[in-house]
Amino acid sequence: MALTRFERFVVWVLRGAGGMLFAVFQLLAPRRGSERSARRLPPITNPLLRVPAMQLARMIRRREVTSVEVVQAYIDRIQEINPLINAMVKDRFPSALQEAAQVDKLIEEETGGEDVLEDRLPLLGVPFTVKEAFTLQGMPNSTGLVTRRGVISATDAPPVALLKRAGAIPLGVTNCSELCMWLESHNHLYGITNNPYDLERIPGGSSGGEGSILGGAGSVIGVGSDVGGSIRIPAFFNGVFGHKPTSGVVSNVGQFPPATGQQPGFLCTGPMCRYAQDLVPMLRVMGGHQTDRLSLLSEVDLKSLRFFSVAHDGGSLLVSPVDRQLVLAQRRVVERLEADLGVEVQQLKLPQLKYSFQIWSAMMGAPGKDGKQPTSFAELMADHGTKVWPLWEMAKWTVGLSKHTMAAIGLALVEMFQRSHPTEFIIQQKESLQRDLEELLGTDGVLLYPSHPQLAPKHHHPLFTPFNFSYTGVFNILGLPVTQCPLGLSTEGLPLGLQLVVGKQQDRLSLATAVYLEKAFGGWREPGTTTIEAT
Ligand SMILES: CCCCCCCC/C=C\CCCCCCCC(N)=O
Repeated sequence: MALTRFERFVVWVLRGAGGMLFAVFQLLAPRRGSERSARRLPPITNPLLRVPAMQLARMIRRREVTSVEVVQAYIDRIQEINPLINAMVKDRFPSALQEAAQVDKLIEEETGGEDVLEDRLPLLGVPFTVKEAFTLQGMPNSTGLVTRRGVISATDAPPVALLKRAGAIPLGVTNCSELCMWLESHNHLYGITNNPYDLERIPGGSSGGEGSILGGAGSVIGVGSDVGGSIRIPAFFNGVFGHKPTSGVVSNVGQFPPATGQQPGFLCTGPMCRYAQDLVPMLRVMGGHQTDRLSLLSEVDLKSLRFFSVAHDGGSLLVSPVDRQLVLAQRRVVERLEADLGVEVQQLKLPQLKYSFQIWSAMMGAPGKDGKQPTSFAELMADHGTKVWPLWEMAKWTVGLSKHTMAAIGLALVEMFQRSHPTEFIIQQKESLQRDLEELLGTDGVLLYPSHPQLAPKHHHPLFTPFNFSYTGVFNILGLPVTQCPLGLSTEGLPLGLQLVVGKQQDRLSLATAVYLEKAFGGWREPGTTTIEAT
């Protein structure tokens, strides 16, 4: 979509201002160690780390490997890579090993056979990781807020409890952005998390610790949450799979901060993993009976689906243009689908997507059905203590005295100028987009859409491109399920990927497409050692 001369001028001014701000930020921001850029993740030496979770569970049940061996393999890998990526912020390794030994004993004593175990405990003996924003008994639950230092969970969030009940063993909790509201997983409690494909780059957020530990092969399955892209952005930047389910299928209880206003309808808890085949079993476990309405076990015939491809958001002035390598990756998917499945992928433009950020922001700030406004970001930052004054916090930040990140302070500042009710125009755009997409996708449509306009950016860069997350955020507001799918690596060795968007309750379609694309494009690649796809 061509921009008018005025729009081009605005883009030019915004980019210039962003560049200048970035230069000032670089001058003021605390220096980081330079050794990080020279270091890479060590190669994977234990083949157990390359086995999907469900296959590990089968091997454990059949006594081809013990749970202790699997858990120990992951502990060794985390100990090797975590000093480089800072993804796991608190571990429970001794307890995990004890639980693994109990699993091995249980299997030894089980007389009912493998099927009984598979039915009752489908993930028996398999390790997993959890975003720190969720409660996991005995682990911290600060969501990166300094004032929540020392908050230890007494119980498990329901999806975590369900994974444990299915026999999975938690290894620990992983980093996230302050209050789960930024693309960079950074806070003043645990520091900054790095991308395993390039330690100078971000792993995304807010479930960035999960993305990073999975991408680095320090975990095989994990728990994330997403109100604007927090499962999909880290899954994309770290080359793994992530699924934002149909709203309400997986419980959001037991995470901090709780969603308020209309946000409970936009927030989704979901699985993140390295192998596409683990998505459905994880979702079934995490959603329990709620997943019955998704018919996740019904066969999907990809040849009978209708595929659509939208290349970009139509040219929002606030958002970066889509990287050429991502455009090419999406094109390769279209070609492959057409060649392999004999389908015709329809190229589309959805003009309302240009307002994705405005739609997300207006709806996130809208009052709930009870008329109550959502809790403000500044209130969440204050955490029932002294009121947070964003300008004062910013002044403190420049001299290193703020407990908050620049991103959180910036969000509190922007919030001061936000309207409390969406404008009529934005409501119209949202409703017309919702109508168009629901009609288009029906019960057999899959939409291909970029996950983000850029490849994993360098640390702190999102401060100057804060609206880019709207490529994911808009689907939270529409309540549509989306699977994030990796598509090989860029010329710089960074993950490429794509969002697969489907109609409400049609999760099985995007999940089945992800399994197919994993076969076609190779899925997750080991950081540092894989062949590069893009040209
Ligand atoms: C210092 C610059 C701050 C400028 C703020 C501009 C406004 C941008 C608004 C929101 C950014 C939110 C990013 C959300 C990322 C994912 C959230 C999630 N939990 O799913």
